[in-house]
Amino acid sequence: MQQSVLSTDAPLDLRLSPEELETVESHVSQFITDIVADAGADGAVLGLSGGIDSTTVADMAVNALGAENVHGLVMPSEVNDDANMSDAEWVAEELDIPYEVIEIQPIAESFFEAIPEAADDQMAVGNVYVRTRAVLNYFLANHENKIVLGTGNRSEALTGYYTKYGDQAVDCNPIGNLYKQQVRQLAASVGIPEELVMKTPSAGMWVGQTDEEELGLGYDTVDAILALHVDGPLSVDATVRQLDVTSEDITRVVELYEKSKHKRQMPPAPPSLSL
Ligand SMILES: Nc1ncnc2c1ncn2[C@@H]1O[C@H](COP(=O)(O)OP(=O)(O)OC[C@H]2O[C@@H]([n+]3cccc(C(=O)O)c3)[C@H](O)[C@@H]2O)[C@@H](O)[C@H]1O
Ligand SMILES: Nc1ncnc2c1ncn2[C@@H]1O[C@H](COP(=O)(O)OP(=O)(O)OP(=O)(O)O)[C@@H](O)[C@H]1O
Ligand SMILES: [Mg+2]
Repeated sequence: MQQSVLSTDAPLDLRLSPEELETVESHVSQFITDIVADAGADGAVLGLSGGIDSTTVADMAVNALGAENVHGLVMPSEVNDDANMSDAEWVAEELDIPYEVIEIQPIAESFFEAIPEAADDQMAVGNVYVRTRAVLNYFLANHENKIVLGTGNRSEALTGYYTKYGDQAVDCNPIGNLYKQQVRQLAASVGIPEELVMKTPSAGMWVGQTDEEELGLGYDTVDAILALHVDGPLSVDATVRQLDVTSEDITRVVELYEKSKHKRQMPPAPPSLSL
């Protein structure tokens, strides 16, 4: 492989070569162009969090559609880190896209007042913030005849690390085939600043939340186990031999994958009866 963007000490080197990255970049941009054209839409809406997934998708969308056709929403709640929200605004300014900042705390509070006994359940409350953003994305998309761009990557999809009908209530996932470390690599290759590329991933659902703490493993390790064992054909023992991981690490990832199957399917109904 030729020299790649971003060095790695990941247990498995999933880096793409510069030529492959160029191919991925045009493939993702073309995907966005096509999906908007097929929908007969006038552009796209996406939430901007200051994180690397939304920053990368925003960059690809501007390539695909032109800055004036990408509408960003920065939607802080009281638990969001101010620095992330300023990064989100910086991204919109830098890409020169139209954007609004919408404080979602008052909207979320009306949900908490409606079911007060759930209002101190950290996960349920965090999911309300995430789903509130989805409603706003669609409110704007309906009004402007735009589609909603998702920012989900393959690592999140396979571990179920997202809110059902929340951040995955979207019309498409342009970076959905890329593992997290490949998203970072793509981001670096298109010139997104290193502070954003290497920022600690967070869902921003409660103060201090980080993806890797909640997942129980770093993304490089999750990615490697997914690539070899969940997506790939290696057995548990063979995966342990290939990577610097334990069989418990693999069990954790497989458990996340199995438990989240329902998030990757249409809501099931009983089999049809032939009456
Ligand atoms: N077997 C099954 N068949 C059908 N439905 C099933 C089900 N098991 C649960 N459910 C349903 O799913 C619900 C639980 O799923 P859900 O509501 O998504 O909630 P849940 O998976 O419990 O929590 C969301 C997870 O995603 C993470 N997240 C969320 C948003 C963004 C990001 C990020 O990286 O930015 C990460 C968050 O930190 C948390 O770990 C249950 O309340 C139930 O309604
Ligand atoms: N405060 C926010 N304002 C607007 N959109 C948000 C906000 N928080 C999350 N989102 C949306 O939800 C998506 C999912 O969040 P997620 O944390 O997985 O991605 P990210 O923040 O872009 O990157 P990272 O995973 O590295 O933090 C974001 O990409 C963004 O589109
Ligand atoms: Mg984030």
